[in-house]
Amino acid sequence: MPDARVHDTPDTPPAPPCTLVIFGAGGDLTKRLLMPALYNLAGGGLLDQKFSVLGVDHNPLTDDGWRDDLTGTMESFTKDTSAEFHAERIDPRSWGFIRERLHVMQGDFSEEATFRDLAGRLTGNVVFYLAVSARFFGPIVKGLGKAGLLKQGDGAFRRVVIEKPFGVDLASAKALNETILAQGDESQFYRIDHFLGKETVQSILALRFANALLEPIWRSEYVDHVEITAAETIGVEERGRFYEPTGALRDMVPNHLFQLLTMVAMEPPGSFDAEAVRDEKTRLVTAIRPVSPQDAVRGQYAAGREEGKAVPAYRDEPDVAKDSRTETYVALKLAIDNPRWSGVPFYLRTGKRLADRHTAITVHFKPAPFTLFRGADGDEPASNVMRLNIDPEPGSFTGLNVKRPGPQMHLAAIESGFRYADFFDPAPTVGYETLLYDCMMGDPTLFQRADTIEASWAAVDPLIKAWKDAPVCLYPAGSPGPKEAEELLSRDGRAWLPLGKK
Ligand SMILES: NC(=O)C1=CN([C@@H]2O[C@H](COP(=O)(O)OP(=O)(O)OC[C@H]3O[C@@H](n4cnc5c(N)ncnc54)[C@H](OP(=O)(O)O)[C@@H]3O)[C@@H](O)[C@H]2O)C=CC1
Ligand SMILES: O=C1O[C@H](COP(=O)(O)O)[C@@H](O)[C@H](O)[C@H]1O
Repeated sequence: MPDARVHDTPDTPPAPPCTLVIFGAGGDLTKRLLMPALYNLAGGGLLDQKFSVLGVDHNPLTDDGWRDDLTGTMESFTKDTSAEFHAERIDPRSWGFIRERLHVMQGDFSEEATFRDLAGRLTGNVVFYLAVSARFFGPIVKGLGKAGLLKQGDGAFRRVVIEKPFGVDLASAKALNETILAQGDESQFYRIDHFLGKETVQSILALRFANALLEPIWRSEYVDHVEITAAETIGVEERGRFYEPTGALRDMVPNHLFQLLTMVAMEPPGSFDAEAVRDEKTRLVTAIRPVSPQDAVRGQYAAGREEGKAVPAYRDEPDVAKDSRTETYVALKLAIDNPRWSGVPFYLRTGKRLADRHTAITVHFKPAPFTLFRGADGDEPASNVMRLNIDPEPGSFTGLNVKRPGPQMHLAAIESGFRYADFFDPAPTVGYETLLYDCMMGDPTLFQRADTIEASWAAVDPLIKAWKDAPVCLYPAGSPGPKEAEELLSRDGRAWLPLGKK
């Protein structure tokens, strides 16, 4: 089934002809996310007949071998309902379109010969996708620059998609920006954040700015506080080697959670022009007051139970130190120093092995005046709460007060809402479709600019420094997180919405 965006806009033009060079052809991201995304784009008629893929990897792959491997992986998605991409069947026409355009070359990212070989093979429009470990981002961009592969001319574009994590702190992010911008122009670099590929995240701007109902009340006069949660039930799985030096703060906050924050809190841009949107995002992130350790909680999962089954502690996961102090959970209270949000706390939390998988933004409004309803027991109007659900069941729900049926004026709290699935075809997309398409089209709106990335790291840098040798608060796997995170809100007279509330 085509991408929902494609389905709803049959006049969307195909991307211009281009070669997609994937560094990391044999890797996990390529198999699990990039290939399904290309398949969906092909199904939606969004790729040009002259589109092709050139994979690069140090493993000895052949065109036929790579095509067969990837065909096997695509077929496996029909059986695996827990995969990011799941389809009842793989459409032979859409997959055939991609399969016959797959080519691969063996090459080491740290050798000049790889880039010379590439230069001999490439002409015209090229998107280089760095589906590789972050330690290769700088060296690959340098290799491309040195081999002249980033020179644009005769109307042809050369663009580079850079995966996350983009740096590990402010200093390293600045250094990486300096390295890559020495080889090309900012407009050639597409720093990806897959949360921005989620339809529901993009829709936040439509919800806020296309509804006259919401925009006037989306500010400190009416909003009491905002909660952003990205809770996962999975543990660190096989990623211990990456996760140990990274932790939940670096893995999720300055990138994914801040992108959600910008969508919900930025000022209206003058237009949907990429730079207008990105200017407002940077302005918002710059207004985040650097987080102090008193306003943050770091946790790590201990052994626990999930769906009745025992699950190991983080410290017993593969490639994790027995005395690890890496956080698998983080909760923060943020202040945004601008006129719209002055005095409105933003509470963010994310963690692994929590009670529920649930990504949502919840806007808690200030209570309505009580006067009218005074005198009737239990009839204090509940504060209105608007919940924007992103995963797993996209939609939005608003808590309202109505009159309970009966002879007297008694209040009842109800919820009014909409589920995406009730209005739109549930398209099995992986989020990378829009991002790949936009990159080929030259639209960087959903990608992160150098200044936004640096401002995001600047906001969390004090915490990164303070947490260098700090202890973690343990929480049982399968629980809502450490009790200290509850206290972060209870000391303000507030509470997180319970995990699992849909
Ligand atoms: N996997 C995922 O779900 C997600 C990944 N990402 C990001 O995407 C990027 C790629 O991740 P992932 O696919 O998991 O990584 P992998 O390690 O699975 O893939 C990298 C590929 O590059 C190969 N490789 C390693 N070193 C070299 C070298 N010197 N020269 C040539 N080839 C080499 C690896 O081969 P070998 O294994 O033999 O070393 C492997 O085939 C990372 O930045 C990650 O953070 C982002 C979101 C999700
Ligand atoms: O980038 C990452 O994101 C995932 C969560 O993404 P989602 O789309 O599945 O919600 C997270 O599990 C992973 O640790 C992180 O690297």
